[in-house]
Order: sequence, then structure tokens, then C-alpha cells
Amino acid sequence: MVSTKDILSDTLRSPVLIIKHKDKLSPDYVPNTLPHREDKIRELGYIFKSILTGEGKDSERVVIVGRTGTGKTATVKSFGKSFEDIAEREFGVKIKYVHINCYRHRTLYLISQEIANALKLPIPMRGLSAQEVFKIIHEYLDRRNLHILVTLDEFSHFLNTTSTEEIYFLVRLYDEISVIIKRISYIFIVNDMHSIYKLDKSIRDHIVRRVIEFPPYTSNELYDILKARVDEAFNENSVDEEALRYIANTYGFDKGGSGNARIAIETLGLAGEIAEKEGSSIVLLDHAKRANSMINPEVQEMLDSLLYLDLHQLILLKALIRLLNRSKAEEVTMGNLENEYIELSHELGEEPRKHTQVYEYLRKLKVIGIVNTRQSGKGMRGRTTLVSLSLPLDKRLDDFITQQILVKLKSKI
Ligand SMILES: Nc1ncnc2c1ncn2[C@@H]1O[C@H](COP(=O)(O)OP(=O)(O)OP(=O)(O)O)[C@@H](O)[C@H]1O
Repeated sequence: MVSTKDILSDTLRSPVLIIKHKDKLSPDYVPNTLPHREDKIRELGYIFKSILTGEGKDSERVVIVGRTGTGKTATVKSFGKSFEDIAEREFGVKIKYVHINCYRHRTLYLISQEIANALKLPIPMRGLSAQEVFKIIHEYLDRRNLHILVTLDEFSHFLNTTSTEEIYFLVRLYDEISVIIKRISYIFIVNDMHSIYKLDKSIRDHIVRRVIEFPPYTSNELYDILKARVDEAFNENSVDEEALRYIANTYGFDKGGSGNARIAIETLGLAGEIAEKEGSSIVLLDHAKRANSMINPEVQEMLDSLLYLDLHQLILLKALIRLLNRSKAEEVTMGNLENEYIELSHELGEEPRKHTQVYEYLRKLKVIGIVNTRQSGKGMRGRTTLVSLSLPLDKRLDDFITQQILVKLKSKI
């Protein structure tokens, strides 16, 4: 038996856990709600409705196109599962949703096997061709009065590696096998239309009937997605608003980011882990910044672009770092930054640039993405620009900038 004292002692000494359900942060997890993809689910519903009402005699097809991390897989999987349920419950129609990743299954044969597996359909051991397997599948669907909706995710891998005959067979299935009811419909997922447009028209027209585009997420959209994920995966009140906003702004397409929800969620998860490791009970802005610099591929590009900055742009950046270090604040006013810049310029034997020029430098640093600016809200006298660093204050970054300044100063002599 463990004593109350021991239990309590263990509990009090054990690290603070911020993340409640780690699995809900995994890239494979499909949440119940998909903010900002509701209209896409509706569109899919309209397209495949004809299978339920029996009015469509054709095999339905739709192409889903969008950059990486725009929710294509999650949305389609979520749609497929609900579609199966509602079809049976409310319409008495049996539909099986089958999701196949063409990166893993990039031949017609492997695709036919995956469909058979999903239907739990035993395929005779003797070597059947993919075409024969498709016929057996169709006979089975007829016998069971079943439809299947097959999603071919990462479809470009199939198009780029398989033979024209196989592509032709897959998409012109009903020219090859004669049936009364066409029971197989498709969703094709691609990152761009390139691999489809280069196909012969006789194939392409059987793929591109309808297209649904998934645009990259804006920062406000990412914010809603992250917020919903925080509610599912984290303990209550354990993620600071600022941290969330920072991640959303970093990846928001409208702010120059990639609009990729996967990386945004990954950053959130890592920020949670960093905070936990440090014994913090809340994920703060600095945790998010550090997570970002570990994950974001754009950070390296940002550092590379520092090599192209002018001497005075670098001095301004160094002044910002010095001021942030000294004040231990997250952001500084433009006025203070300018004073620091003037002081540092004098220390380096440089004539400080004019006010308007300094503003121009700041704009450049903002475009690169290394600094953020915002207007102060109420509470400060007048409105002033507040400047912060978008990377964590890190000694390596500081040293790198100092070194670049020295290089530039030397090359002037
Ligand atoms: N609207 C959303 N709401 C909640 N989570 C989302 C949303 N969109 C994407 N996600 C999450 O972001 C991650 C990436 O999404 P998903 O895999 O669906 O993107 P994708 O467009 O299929 O990317 P890829 O082209 O790289 O396969 C997943 O973890 C998914 O759950």
C-alpha cells in the first residue's frame, strides 16, 4: 500500500503536464471539427449526393488541389467517414469509403489490393492481374449492393510512375468492364494540377470533371484551427494567447507564411513540450518562438538573408537585440530603438542614418521576417510602433549579427 504522503509527494514533484492528449497533435489525427473547411465538406456532399439519391448513373469524380498542409487529407477523410454513416442511417444506402495513399501504393495492382483489403474481400492467391481484381471487386459490390468512394491521395505519384495503360484503366474503368450500376467513384488529391494537365485529353477528361481548391490558410484561419486544437489537446488555460497568435502569424499565408496547418500544429506541440520540460505551467510566447526556430524551414532562409543586409540594417538589428537583452522585455518602442541605434552607430565610429532611413531599414527587416512591428494599443501615450524580434533571443543569432557587422566594417577600410 502506498501512503497518502507518498502519493502526494510524488504528485507534487512530478513535472507539470500541459499536454493532455498528445495523440491529438499528431499529423494523422483527424479532428471532429475542421474550421474553415466547412464549405469544402458541403461541396463534396453536393457532388456525391447523386450516389445516395440514385439519380446519378455515373461514377462521380472530383479533383482536390492545394498546397501541403491545407487540410486536403483531413477534410476528405472526415467527409468520407461521415458520408458512410449518414448514407446508411438516413438513406439506407451502403457506401464504403476507402482512402489510399499513392505514395505507398503507386501501381494499379497495389491500389486494387488496397480496395480488396478494405472490403475484406479475399483475393485468390493465384496471380491475378489488377484488371481481374477490379472485376472481382465489382462483382462483389453488385452482390452486396454496395458503392465505394475511393480517395487516391498523393495521386501524382501514381500518374508519374505508372504506365499510361494502367492510368487509362483506372479512370476509364467503365469502358473496360461492363456493368449496370457504376459503383466506384473517385476523389483525386494533388498538390498542383501539373501532373494531370500533362496527361492526354482522353485520360484527363475522365479525371477533371470538378475541381475543389484548398487555398493556404490565412493567419486568422490558422488561429482558429490552433485554438480548436488547444482545446482538444491541452489542459485548460495552458496556452498563452500571444503564443498562439505568434504561431498563426508566422505561418499565415497573408503574412508571407506558407499557410500550412501541419507545421503550425507541429510548432504548437513542440512549444508545449518545451514549456513542460522547463516546468512552466503555461506555453508562452518565448516557447513558441523557440519551437518555431527549431521547426520552421523559413528560419534558415531568414538567417541566410541576413548575409545580404547593409551595415546599418545590421546595426539596427544589433541595437534591437541589445535593447531587448537589457530591458528583458519582449518588445521595445521605436523611439528607444532609434536612440539605441544612434548610440551603437557612434560606438562603431559610424554616422547614424536619418530618421526616415531608419524606418526604411526597419521595413526591410520586417519583410525578411526577422522583426515584427505593431502599433501600441490604448494604455500608452499616443500611438507608437512597438518592435520585437521574431526569433528567440539567442546568443548564436547575436554573435552571427556581430560578426556580420565586423565583416562589413572591415570591407569599408
Ligand atoms: N481546417 C482544419 N482544422 C483542423 N485541423 C486541420 C485543418 N486543416 C488541416 N488540419 C491539420 O493539419 C495537418 C495537415 O493537414 P492535411 O494532412 O489534411 O493536409 P494536406 O493538405 O493533405 O497536406 P499534404 O498535401 O502535405 O498531404 C493535419 O494534422 C490536419 O489535422
